[in-house]
Amino acid sequence: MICASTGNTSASAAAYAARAGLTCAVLVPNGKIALGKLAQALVHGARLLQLDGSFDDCLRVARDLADTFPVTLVNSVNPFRLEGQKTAAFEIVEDLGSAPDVHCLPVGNAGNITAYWRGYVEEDTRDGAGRPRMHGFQAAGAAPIVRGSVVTRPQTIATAIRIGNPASWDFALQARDASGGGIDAVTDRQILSAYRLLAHREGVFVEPSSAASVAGLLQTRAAGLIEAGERVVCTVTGNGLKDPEWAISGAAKPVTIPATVAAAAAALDLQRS
Ligand SMILES: N[C@@H](CCOP(=O)(O)O)C(=O)O
Repeated sequence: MICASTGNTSASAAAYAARAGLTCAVLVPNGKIALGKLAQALVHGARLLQLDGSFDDCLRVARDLADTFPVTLVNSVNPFRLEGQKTAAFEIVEDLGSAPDVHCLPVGNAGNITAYWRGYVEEDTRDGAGRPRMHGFQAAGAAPIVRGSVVTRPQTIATAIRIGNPASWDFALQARDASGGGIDAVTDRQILSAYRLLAHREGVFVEPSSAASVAGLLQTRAAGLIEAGERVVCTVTGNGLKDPEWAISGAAKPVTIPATVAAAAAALDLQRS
C-alpha cells in the first residue's frame, strides 16, 4: 500500500500495514513533517520517501503510482477510507444521543469534513439523529478553499494541514453548503493561542494543526454564528507529542536547583503554614 502524507496518515497507514503484514510506502514532503510522525512511520517499518515538493506533489505521485503499479492508495481519495472514517460521526451520535448543533474541524486534504458529514447524514437518515452545521478551518497560509484557488506554496506552522490543493475539495463544499456551515481561515497566531488554551485550561495536549478547530470555534462564536447553549463538537486530529516543537519553544525554561527541600520551596515560592 502507499500514501502521501503530512504525517498522520502515514503513521496510521504504517501501523495498520505492520499489523496486516503488508508493505507500506509513504511519500512525504521533504523537511516538512513533524519528527514524532516520522518516528511512527519508521518504527512500523514503512518505506519512507521524502520528495522535494509539497504534500500535493506527493499525492500526485502516489496517485500515479497506484494507477500504474500494483499498490493500493490509502489516502482519503480511496472510497473505503471515507467509509471507515465516517464511523467517527456514528460514535459522536452514540455518545451524545443525537448529532451536535455544530461540528468544527481542521481542513487539510478535506477527507475528515467529507467523511464526518457523510456519517451524520447516514445516521440521520437511519435514526433521525439530526445534522450539525459543519464548520471547517484552514490555516490562513494554506487556505485554498477559502480563497477559491489552489495555493502552490502553502505556509503554516500547522504542518498536518499544510495543503494547497485538497483532494476532497468539492465534497467539502457540499458538506459546508448542505449543512449550512462554513469553511474559513484562522491565522497561525490564533492556532497557537487555541493550542495553549487547550493545554492550559482543558488539560488536552494536541498538535498545532488540531487546534485549528478550536481557534475556528472561538472565531465563529465571536462572529455571532454560534448561539449560547448550542452543542459543539471539535475534532482534534493529533496528539501533541507528535509535534512538540511549539510546546517546548513556547514554554518557560526549566529551573535548575540544588537537591534540597529549601531550594525547591524557595523556587516554588512556598511559605510554611
Ligand atoms: N493531513 C493528512 C493529509 C493526507 O490526508 P488524507 O486524509 O487524504 O490521508 C495526513 O495526515 O497526512
